[in-house]
Amino acid sequence: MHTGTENGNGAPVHTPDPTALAHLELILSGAYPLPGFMGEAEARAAAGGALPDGTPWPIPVTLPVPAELSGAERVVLADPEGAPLAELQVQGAWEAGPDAPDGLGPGHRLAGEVRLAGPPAYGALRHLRLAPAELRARREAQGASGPLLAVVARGPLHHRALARIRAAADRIGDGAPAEVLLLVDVPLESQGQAPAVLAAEPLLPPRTWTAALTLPPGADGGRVAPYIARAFGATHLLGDGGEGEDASPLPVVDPGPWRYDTAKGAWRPAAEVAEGDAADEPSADEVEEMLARGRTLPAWSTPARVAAELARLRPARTRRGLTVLFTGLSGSGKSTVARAVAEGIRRSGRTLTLLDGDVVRRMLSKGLTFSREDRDMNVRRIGYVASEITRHGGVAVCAPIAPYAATRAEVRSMVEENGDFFLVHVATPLEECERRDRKGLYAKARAGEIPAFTGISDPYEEPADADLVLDTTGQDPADSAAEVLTALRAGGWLPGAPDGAGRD
Ligand SMILES: Nc1ncnc2c1ncn2[C@@H]1O[C@H](COP(=O)(O)OS(=O)(=O)O)[C@@H](OP(=O)(O)O)[C@H]1O
Ligand SMILES: Nc1ncnc2c1ncn2[C@@H]1O[C@H](COP(=O)(O)OP(=O)(O)O)[C@@H](O)[C@H]1O
Repeated sequence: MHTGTENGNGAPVHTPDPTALAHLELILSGAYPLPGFMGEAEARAAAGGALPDGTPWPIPVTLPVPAELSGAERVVLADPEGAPLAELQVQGAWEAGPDAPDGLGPGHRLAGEVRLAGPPAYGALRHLRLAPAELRARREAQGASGPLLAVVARGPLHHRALARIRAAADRIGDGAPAEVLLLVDVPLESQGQAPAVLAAEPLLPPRTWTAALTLPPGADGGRVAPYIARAFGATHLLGDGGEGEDASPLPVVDPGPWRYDTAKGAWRPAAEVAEGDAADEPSADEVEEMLARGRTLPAWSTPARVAAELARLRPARTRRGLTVLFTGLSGSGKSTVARAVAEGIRRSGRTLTLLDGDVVRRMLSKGLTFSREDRDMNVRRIGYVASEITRHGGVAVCAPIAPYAATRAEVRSMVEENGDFFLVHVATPLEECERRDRKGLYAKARAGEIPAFTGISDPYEEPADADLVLDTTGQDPADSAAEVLTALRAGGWLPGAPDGAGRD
């Protein structure tokens, strides 16, 4: 969330956080029956399951803002690239107190109606972001007035899901399968796995409509989805026992559990499958692991066209982009180990870039100091470059001190949008780093000649999410590097995993 100064007509500009941004788009498209962001009374009522007039409504829809905006009369709401999306006419500023109900954390909020500022350009799969009124009009133009089954898809549709959708459409259809509305939940900033979801379109009942949207993250998305489906004109909701179904404003059609019948070679309602013949769909983790190892997803559980799209989106780890981030105190051995690991990775045949701390400070980050702000900027720049290398299927090996957990987490999530991230904590104790004092910096830091020196007069936050922890004390550098390479091979990122699984 960031706030700019002023736009041309004097109103401050604010980029809402991802949740408020999702709400904003749903308000503007007419998917929510709300003209804008809620005030305190409305938000409290919504947290209790209704609008103040008693109409059922499942979640508060609020706009958190920094304190300095709480006096504004008008605010321009912009997308993360700074393009104006809407103008908010502020009708009230309020602050959720410590006794605020769930979903209303403390902080300043603005309430008021929003008006579209221009056609939104931001958001993945923009061409599929149909407004509910558009879909209703298209159906009307076709004379469609029968039942419409809404299906909310957050991940790829495998054979089991497709069989359940067909069964539900048959159940509510009038002789022929009912129309289906596939609501594809896509993150705003990247299309995520949506292409794999869309790959299943030809396998859905013949009259299927598709719309992309971004639900607010977490449980709120599940709670509000049936209301959004209703705005699109859906008459029924496909149920899978998920969040929001109990209080759904639409009747829920739940075809129950389905299993694969190995004797008949078909997906069927679980009750009709003999235990000895039943097989269950691989879990999401199992699918992820098969993709990571470059294995073809089994044809009985995943349609070939979905499997192909998934394999494209999540290539085998031997081909998937990877960032290896070494973090640790100065003198812990990051550069020494990173250099040897980089050499090993290069020898395995992968394209590699080494972003070593010292070199980065001379090139990318020249002029930055060792203040917290500048260290964060330095580590973010490294993370940005690494995530681009990762996006293109390369391997980035980075070795900054990276002392702050929050900044490392930012880098992790930036990289994981494009590939994999592997964090190595070089946990050589301070005493050993100081004993080595290769560059004489610890002595200077102790003498007060270098201020804010990590470990002496500046913090180092130990990682709790390291994929590998190395203590190089009394170790041969070659052995430390071998430990990292073995872990990367075992994880499947380098060819020649011990069981041969990483080979592709
Ligand atoms: N105040 C202070 N604190 C820590 N380190 C200092 C400082 N001043 C200079 N140096 C030298 O800079 C190297 C660390 O730079 P990094 O870019 O890796 O640091 S950070 O991630 O931005 O915190 C680090 O190099 P390495 O020894 O390779 O880690 C030091 O040599
Ligand atoms: N097992 C080991 N791994 C890495 N460095 C080691 C090891 N054992 C001793 N060292 C020595 O420790 C020093 C580490 O320095 P460096 O790699 O520049 O650390 P950093 O990049 O973390 O500041 C080097 O002088 C290196 O020879």
